[in-house]
Amino acid sequence: MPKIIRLATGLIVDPVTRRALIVRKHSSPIFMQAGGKIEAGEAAFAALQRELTEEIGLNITSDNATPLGQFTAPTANETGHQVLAEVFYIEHSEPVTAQSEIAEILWVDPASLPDIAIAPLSRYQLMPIAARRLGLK
Ligand SMILES: Nc1nc2c([nH]c(=O)n2[C@H]2C[C@H](O)[C@@H](COP(=O)(O)OP(=O)(O)OP(=O)(O)O)O2)c(=O)[nH]1
Repeated sequence: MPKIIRLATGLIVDPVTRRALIVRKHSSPIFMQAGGKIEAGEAAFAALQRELTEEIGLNITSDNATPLGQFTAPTANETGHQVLAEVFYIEHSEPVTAQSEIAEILWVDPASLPDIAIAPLSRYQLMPIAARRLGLK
């Protein structure tokens, strides 16, 4: 049976440099959106607040995060499963710092991605949205 993983993720962009943020955990070779699983009984926005603080030390409020809705994509790490992600668009121009579970943070040009492993949700759905919103496409 295909598994569905419910996620809350941030599409974090810097409008000044026109770059979008992707992260890589120590546990994975693949870059993806910052965020993570929504716990039982937890609201999507609360899950994202928790995950962004844990992963990159970023504290968001509902004033600086705009809901973009739900997106589905194949999972990054396991074949045959899907993620169902609640995505929030966040403009942020200050430095962020990788916290313990994050191995690497990258600010990428969403219209011209580097030649690295990037999760399907990011590569095919969210980076194109970032590119359009930043006027790159
Ligand atoms: N955060 C995030 N996770 C993603 C994306 N795309 C994607 O397939 N995933 C997958 C990777 C993980 O299997 C899961 C996210 O779970 P998580 O952030 O709680 O990370 P985890 O793997 O450390 O959790 P766990 O399985 O060890 O409990 O969703 C994405 O863009 N962002």
